[in-house]
Amino acid sequence: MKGVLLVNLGSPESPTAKDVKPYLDEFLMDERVIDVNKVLRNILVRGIILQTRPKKSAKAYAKIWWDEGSPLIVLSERFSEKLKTHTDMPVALGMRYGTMTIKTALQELNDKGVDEVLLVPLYPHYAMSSYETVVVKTMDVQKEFFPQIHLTTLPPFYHNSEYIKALSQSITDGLKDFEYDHILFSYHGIPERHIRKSDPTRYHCKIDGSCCHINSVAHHTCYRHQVYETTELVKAELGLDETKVSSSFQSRLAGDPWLKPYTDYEFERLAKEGKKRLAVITPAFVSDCLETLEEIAMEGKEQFTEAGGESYKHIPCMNDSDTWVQVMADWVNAWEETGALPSN
Ligand SMILES: C=CC1=C(C)c2cc3[nH]c(cc4nc(cc5[nH]c(cc1n2)c(C)c5CCC(=O)O)C(CCC(=O)O)=C4C)c(C)c3C=C
Ligand SMILES: [Fe+2]
Repeated sequence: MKGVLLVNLGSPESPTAKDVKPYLDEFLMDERVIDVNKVLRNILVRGIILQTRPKKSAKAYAKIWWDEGSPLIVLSERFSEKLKTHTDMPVALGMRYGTMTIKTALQELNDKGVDEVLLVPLYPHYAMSSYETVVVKTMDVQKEFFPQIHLTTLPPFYHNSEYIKALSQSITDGLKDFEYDHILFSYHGIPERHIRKSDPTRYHCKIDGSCCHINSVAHHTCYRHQVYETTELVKAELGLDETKVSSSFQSRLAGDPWLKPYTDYEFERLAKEGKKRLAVITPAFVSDCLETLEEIAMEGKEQFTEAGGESYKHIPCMNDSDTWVQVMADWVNAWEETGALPSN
């Protein structure tokens, strides 16, 4: 029997430093997130970052936490529950980090007699620190504990036309009551080094956009290419004015250079250029989370208005919108019926 495994990133158990610490430990000790050798990673993560970050992150989580729990978890659960009403197949939800494990979710499918699983990493774009780590972890768990299960993985859907339509619809809905001078597409950042590491040709990606229009196999695993493609496709779908749209990268950690332009610098630049009314969309995330609700909706608003901006709107992620659930249902049901996976 076929079944669906949805996997998102995961959250701490509660917005306290005590619970944030083990979550961050698991997250940042992932070799695809902090990609240095194990000894150095141990020193960096356990010796330096985890000494102060849990307290700071817990404060941020406390600002956005809901009565039902972490927004990312609650919204992913709502999406999963809705998807179940659109398909005959069993659907399970797991998280890459934290207590809602991929193993438990696979066990749930296994107990229902599922032996063919469609893995759906809940990320539109490929990055070794998001999509790839989910795929590798799920394959490891499957090989070790569920060798009888056959896994198929949904490819990144950053340029799929149904996804682009659903994302565009969410922007149109979000802008119903908001006049804007500019729309900023703010994507989660990654270190530039990760772009080079994920380039199978080892020479294609220049990280300056000069390579994105030259066809290459590197684009299959290039986060930068894929996010800019999403922006371009949404721009075309909605007929947005070229001069009123731009992309940027948020949530960087200190250290190596991360993808630019940085979102916080863009807030300042746009305000100083006289863009008084700013809408921000965060398409690297399908569910709202700490990075959208705190960093963008709260901090971003403060940064933009302090720099001279007048009105600001964070457009929510697609979350469990009927349109988005229907798109996912069409993909998983097509896979169930014919084995086909979504294309462009
Ligand atoms: C697009 C998806 C994501 C990529 C790519 C990604 C890369 C990445 N993230 C960190 C460090 C942190 N990210 C944190 C939170 C966080 N990150 C994503 C998604 C991607 N990260 C999400 C959805 C969230 C929110 C989770 C939630 O519970 O709501 C955090 C934790 C919070 C904090 O302390 O700031 C860290 C740390 C790195 C280093 C990285 C790539 C190398
Ligand atoms: Fe992150």
